[in-house]
Amino acid sequence: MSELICRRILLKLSGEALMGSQSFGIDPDVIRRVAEDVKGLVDSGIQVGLVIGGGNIFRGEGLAKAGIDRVSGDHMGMLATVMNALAMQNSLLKLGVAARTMSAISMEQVCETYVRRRAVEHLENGEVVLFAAGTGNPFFTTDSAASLRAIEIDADLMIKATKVDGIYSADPMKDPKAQFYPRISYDKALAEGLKVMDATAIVLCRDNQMPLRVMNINAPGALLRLVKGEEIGSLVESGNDR
Ligand SMILES: Nc1ncnc2c1ncn2[C@@H]1O[C@H](COP(=O)(O)OP(=O)(O)OP(=O)(O)O)[C@@H](O)[C@H]1O
Ligand SMILES: O=c1ccn([C@@H]2O[C@H](COP(=O)(O)O)[C@@H](O)[C@H]2O)c(=O)[nH]1
Repeated sequence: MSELICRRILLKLSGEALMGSQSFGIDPDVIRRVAEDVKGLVDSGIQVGLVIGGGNIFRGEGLAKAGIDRVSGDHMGMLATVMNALAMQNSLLKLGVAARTMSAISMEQVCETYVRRRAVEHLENGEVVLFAAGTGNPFFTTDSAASLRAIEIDADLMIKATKVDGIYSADPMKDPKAQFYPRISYDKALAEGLKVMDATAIVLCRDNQMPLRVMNINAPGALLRLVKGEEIGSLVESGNDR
């Protein structure tokens, strides 16, 4: 169980989970603990690309309900993901982990602009690359951005680390009787309309054979155990229903 099962991963972190017990923003203890987990991966030789959501700060949909036009709201949401990426970059640097934010929206005084070939070079040099500003386009989510970047960088695995233990038949936060799926196919996840991840993100993974694991962000050390072969969370793959 100590052999690494992957060489390069794309890790999607829920922005909302970074709030911890707060109602907005970033809990410094949570971001430090997650950064320590990422360090564990890097120290064991895994190349790590990171996408962080923005739900702890702004989401375009919520802003639209408050009267802001949707495209401006989505721009605000994407800028929120840049803030989260910069905070995580800072936490990683403090732990001595080389980390670099690359944004899909150019802001050269703040961070590098995303260029795929450069991102891959940074990963090969052992740097954690934080892919910020989602896809750079409104009407998408950071789940879709994570699928896209996972495919672009040729990751062996995409991991969505969120507030629940994996994929269930219904939202486990709302339905205590929801049944846990240790393995599920992309098609079943889509057919059942499971809201753990948006459909665009799942379709991108399915059409490009990108295996996807959904797991709890609040389980210290679990990421390292996962890349060493332990079955943690739910695995989404073709024809993979159990
Ligand atoms: N069938 C399901 N199985 C598991 N979780 C589900 C399901 N349906 C809905 N959820 C909910 O989806 C949430 C995961 O989405 P999460 O908040 O990580 O996504 P996100 O919108 O990408 O987050 P953020 O915008 O904060 O990055 C879980 O916390 C869970 O409550
Ligand atoms: O490609 C993208 C990614 C994100 N957005 C906007 O940002 C927020 C925050 O992202 P989450 O995935 O919800 O955490 C999202 O609600 C969108 O408003 C985007 O427009 N394009």
